[in-house]
Amino acid sequence: PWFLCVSDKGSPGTLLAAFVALHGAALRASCVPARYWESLCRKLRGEVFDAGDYFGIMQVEEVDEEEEGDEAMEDELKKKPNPGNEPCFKVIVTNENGLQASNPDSIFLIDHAWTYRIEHARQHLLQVPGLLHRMTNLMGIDFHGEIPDEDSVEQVLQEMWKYNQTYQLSQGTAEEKVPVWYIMDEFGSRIQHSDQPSFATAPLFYMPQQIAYTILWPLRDLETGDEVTRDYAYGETDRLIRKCVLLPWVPNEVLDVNCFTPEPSDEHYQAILAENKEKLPIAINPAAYDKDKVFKVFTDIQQVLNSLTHPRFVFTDNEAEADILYNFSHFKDYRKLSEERPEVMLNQFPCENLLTVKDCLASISRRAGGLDGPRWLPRTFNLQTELPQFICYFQQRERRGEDNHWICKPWNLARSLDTHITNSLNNIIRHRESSPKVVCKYIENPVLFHREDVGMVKFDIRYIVLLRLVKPLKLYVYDVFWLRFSNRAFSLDDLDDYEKHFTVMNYAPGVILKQVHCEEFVPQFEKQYPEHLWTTVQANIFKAFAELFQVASAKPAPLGICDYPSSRAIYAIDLMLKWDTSGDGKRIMQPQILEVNFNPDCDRACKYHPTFFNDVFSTLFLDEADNCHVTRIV
Ligand SMILES: Nc1ncnc2c1ncn2[C@@H]1O[C@H](COP(=O)(O)OP(=O)(O)OP(=O)(O)O)[C@@H](O)[C@H]1O
Repeated sequence: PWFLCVSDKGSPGTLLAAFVALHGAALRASCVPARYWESLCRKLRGEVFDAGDYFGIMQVEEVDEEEEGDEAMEDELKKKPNPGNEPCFKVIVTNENGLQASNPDSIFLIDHAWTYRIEHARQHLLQVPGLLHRMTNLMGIDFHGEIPDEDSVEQVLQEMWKYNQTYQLSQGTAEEKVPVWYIMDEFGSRIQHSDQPSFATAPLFYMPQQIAYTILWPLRDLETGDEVTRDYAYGETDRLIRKCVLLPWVPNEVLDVNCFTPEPSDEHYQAILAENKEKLPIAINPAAYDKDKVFKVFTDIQQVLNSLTHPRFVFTDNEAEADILYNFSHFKDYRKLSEERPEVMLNQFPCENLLTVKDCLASISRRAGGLDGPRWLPRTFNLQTELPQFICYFQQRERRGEDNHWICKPWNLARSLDTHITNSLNNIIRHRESSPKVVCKYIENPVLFHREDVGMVKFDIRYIVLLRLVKPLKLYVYDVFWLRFSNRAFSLDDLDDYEKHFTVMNYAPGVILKQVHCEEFVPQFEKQYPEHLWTTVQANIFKAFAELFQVASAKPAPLGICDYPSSRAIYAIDLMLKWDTSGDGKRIMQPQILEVNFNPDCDRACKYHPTFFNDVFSTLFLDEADNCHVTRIV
């Protein structure tokens, strides 16, 4: 284990070899030149912070006279963070011998002043002794009192997006993989941006001590007085993207782009298919079965094993003899299956990730038309590929005085992990540096539900849809739906208050989960909103589902869900209702699809409706939908 290898008793060669074995991959990925590794290893082991021997922090209050006539220099200063008359710091080389890039010791450790996950930021500032004071100083915010005050906390929470850096652990639980944010110490935080930086930085997680540092090394030789700068856009080469990424520090730019987001190219979908390592099936004919055939089901889903009692299905442990594979994980090699066992049926479709992954859902939904996308989907941008369009849209809304609350969601984490609501453009732009995310318009005017214990709260609705066939489309909805409620009355503030803005309560331990069955919900809802019959609202919801599946199957795989005749699936669709105005000026409840889940947890379904899986299997695998509590919508 590493703690033996790095014991101080080892020879320098052994120590370096152990260090490289642990950190070589990270160093290579960050392009840290190998000539510095030995010195880095030594400085990390001995916690040597010797930057003070080479650098100093300088306060720049105003433009020097000498520089005033020099246009290039003025331009350069305007581009600096903290523009205007605010004091601006810069870091310069103070060592009288300058600094040589070829010197193997020219690598430095920067400490981190504050490390946190976003959801704990406010709490840290309020509770960690001295933290708020240090942060206000570092960010140049006035802070007089001894006791943390809400105003200063709020200012730090805004301003910190100019200072935040991020890394992510590559191993561990989903919770542990949620990005970590940190702020470098005063020295690191005052290194300014330059498009031609003199230094590079990279975070490094030093495993023996389980501590993250930022390491700093020169990109060229520097003389005494030269400025230490780094590229805040991390080497991004596209001019437009650089402009976007640098906006938190160069705020007065208005982007000259169109905010229309067309559907991505065919190649984009091809690339997703390749990345998923999914192999498409060959064309097959639908299998014909005896009308009394008893199907052998192979499944690893406990809820199916516990509740499927329909006489036409039996379980088998032997995958090779199964007629139906009903598995929790994603199936990849459809090609082989279609060639070797085309009659075997499955609980999933090739390319269904187009529905279940958030950025794909947004892309395919654009086929339904509309400049802002379909009415049933909150306007969504892929932060990786559509940042300029998003910024342009945000700035347009700002100019028009329209609401600008947004919710950033990772593509691939469930349970609302790493999901943040904000109205700060800087915050959203910087979020792009952590895990891949979409940004969706936050529903600022949701239809609320009156909870006697707390008042008017947000709620979301989950429907289970049953996809029997893609070509021609055959789609059912399960007649029972599920509701989830927030725990605190809704208002458009306290954006980091989970129990006010989220409706997913069953994940946090100790948090109350309000349950209302749909049969009780409908009369209560109609009593609260006498002008809105549930049947009308639900008809609109079903129309949205139908349109979604029509667009999802409108193009051949991998641009659409593949029409594999042996596939069937159930999906859970989560949605909210928002207030909107119809074409004839009437106030309507507009469904807003939030996400589509593959293999949803059907625990509640089975508990309250013991026939649930019998109904699902009968509808999907026997084509017998009568008395199965399902409604065909396409
Ligand atoms: N556009 C939005 N406007 C308002 N609230 C939203 C929006 N999107 C999501 N939410 C809230 O955040 C919650 C989680 O969102 P979403 O379902 O998209 O994420 P998730 O992490 O995949 O969650 P889960 O898989 O647990 O349903 C929703 O239940 C809803 O309360």
